[in-house]
Amino acid sequence: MDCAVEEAQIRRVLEPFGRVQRLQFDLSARTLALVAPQGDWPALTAAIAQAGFAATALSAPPSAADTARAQRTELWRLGAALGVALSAELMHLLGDHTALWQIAGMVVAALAIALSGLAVFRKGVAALLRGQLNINALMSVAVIGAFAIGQWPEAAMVMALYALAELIEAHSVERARNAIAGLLALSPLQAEVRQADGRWALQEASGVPVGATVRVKPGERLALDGRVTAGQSAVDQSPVTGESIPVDKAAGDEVFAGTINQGGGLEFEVTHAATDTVLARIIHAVEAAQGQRAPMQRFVDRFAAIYTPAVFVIALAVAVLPPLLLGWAWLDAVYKALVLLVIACPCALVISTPVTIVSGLSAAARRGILIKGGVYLEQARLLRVVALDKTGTLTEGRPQLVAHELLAGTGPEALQVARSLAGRSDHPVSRAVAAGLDAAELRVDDFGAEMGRGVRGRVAGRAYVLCNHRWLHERGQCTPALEALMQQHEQQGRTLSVLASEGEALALFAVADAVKPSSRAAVAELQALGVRTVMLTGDNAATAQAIAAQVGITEVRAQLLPEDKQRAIAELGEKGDSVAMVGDGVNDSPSLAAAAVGFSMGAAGTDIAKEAADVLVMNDDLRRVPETIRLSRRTHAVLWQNIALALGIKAVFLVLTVMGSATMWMAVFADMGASLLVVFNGLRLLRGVK
Ligand SMILES: Nc1ncnc2c1ncn2[C@@H]1O[C@H](COP(=O)(O)OP(=O)(O)OP(=O)(O)O)[C@@H](O)[C@H]1O
Ligand SMILES: [Cu+]
Repeated sequence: MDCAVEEAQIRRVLEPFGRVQRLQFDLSARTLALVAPQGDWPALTAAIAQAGFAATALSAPPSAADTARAQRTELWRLGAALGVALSAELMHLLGDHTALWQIAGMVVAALAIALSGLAVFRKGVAALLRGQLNINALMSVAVIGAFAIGQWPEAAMVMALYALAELIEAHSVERARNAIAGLLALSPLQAEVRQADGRWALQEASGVPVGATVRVKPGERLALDGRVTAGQSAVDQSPVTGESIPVDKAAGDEVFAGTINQGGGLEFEVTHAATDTVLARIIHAVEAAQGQRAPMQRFVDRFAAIYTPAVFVIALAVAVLPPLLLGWAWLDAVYKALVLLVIACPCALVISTPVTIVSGLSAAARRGILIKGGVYLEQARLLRVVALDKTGTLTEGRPQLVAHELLAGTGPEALQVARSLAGRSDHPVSRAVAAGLDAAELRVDDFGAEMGRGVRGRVAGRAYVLCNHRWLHERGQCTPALEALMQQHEQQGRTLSVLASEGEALALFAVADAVKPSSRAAVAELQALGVRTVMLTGDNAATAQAIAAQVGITEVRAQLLPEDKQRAIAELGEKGDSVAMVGDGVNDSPSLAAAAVGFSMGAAGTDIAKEAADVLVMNDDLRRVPETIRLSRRTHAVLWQNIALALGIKAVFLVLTVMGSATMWMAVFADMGASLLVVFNGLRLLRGVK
């Protein structure tokens, strides 16, 4: 199947089968995925065949080599058809007008048509028989008509050129798709695996179990995902994250299949099977996104569905009315009508959108931006507000204890209490406190965490809390002296925790989380794009303000609980602005889902399929967000350029035909030219975004 009109056709023949559950068309891959009971399969294939299509079951997609071979044969066949059609044309130009010569020319032309056009006829006739009009029907009628009125060389040329254009188009769309699938080919098929006896042996990557130890030499690509167990090296992660600067890896760090080990040797423990690596999941996600139809695409399909029959009616009118009313010669009028039919072919229009969207999605994925559907690629350009989470989004997300102070009268055993309480929590602030204190751990009873506030527990019979500033006030334990002390730290962007007993505050802990170097640039880029930036954080207002000032954000909403963040997203969008949320994806799911476009940062290490976000940024670089918006704007521009191109070229030829100077030759060239132009214009997106 080549276009959306044919998709509708297949949909129609499959609809009567009540037990078909899901129909998912992917025109660029020419595949249809459907869920149906196995018993129905033969009937389903028969129905598809009846519509004029040959269905091949794809339990596994055809190998790239097979496709390439099939395409080469196809190219040869069409090249031959074009050659034969040209000789028909030559015979017509050079030959005399004896009957024998005429018949010879006719036979040669028919041969060219048979070589290039059988599939077109088969599909065209099947469509006509069901009373539908599609591109193939138009071409069939035009070619048969031209033949009938004695224009056989032209009929042959039209068919050969049309088939050739189709092939080039299919090839180009494939190129856009393969821009991503090609990445998978990057991860080597074999890996060096440690055997039970300690030797190393090369093994098929697909057979290496999770938990095995694999080694990579300097300069080699990794075949699997894993966690480093020995060695130290810089790894070029650009195939996965789009980040071209190599990342240092040491024991405990995650490494990904498809990335390139640049420094020393590394040993790592396999964490995912070959089919489940981050790279494999990226490719699947992009393919699934490509299969979804963006709103613009649906619009174009609806348009084509009206446009084609309309032109058919106009062609009919041109064939019949002028001879009757204006006294044109019948043959002339019919010829013009046939030229109109060729012009009417909406191929360029229909192909323009998917090829653009697919290129846009692929271009994004190559730069480490995984967009989960064409919809989000279309919507990102409309964003007016971007809400950013603080921890892990604007900052590194690795807070460290930078200072601690015992308040007057407190003994050092308070540090043990703090360490013990903090040690029980997974919250980054608690973790930083626990890791930063060198004190013995005591037994904690009745431990509990208080959302957005801190933790509580009982040590040696006494109740303590490790609380933030907000909770300290709620407990009524903040004194002017303590307030002044805390402000000093908060103004430097530090997050404070206070250890307090029932009676009083005992000790102060200051945790700092470095701002990512790229955050400031990203915020500036967003503002340059005319997008408002707002920080949403659960942290204290003074701390949040200090961090915001460092990155250039002026609007801060602090002390938000997760549901407050979700509400903040709704509020920001109240005036009709389109709002994006950028988070680290772990505890931001509600607000990511509430936003028009949810961006999740640092997704390379997470489960891509389960992410609530619409756009996954594989590395930690916030500049990918403005980049996505720019890509979206470019995609949108190209979409409209393509629609204007496709319709404009047709309009020009429509006028030329009616004025009498267009030939069928020119019409098919215009159609082919328009199709190829929009395809190449769409593919431009692959060449990257600034
Ligand atoms: N388990 C905990 N241990 C220590 N402090 C905590 C804990 N839970 C919450 N806090 C305190 O409450 C504040 C808000 O926490 P919350 O988890 O809502 O936000 P966050 O995720 O740290 O910040 P952001 O919203 O910027 O990502 C933290 O800055 C911290 O001071
Ligand atoms: Cu205070």
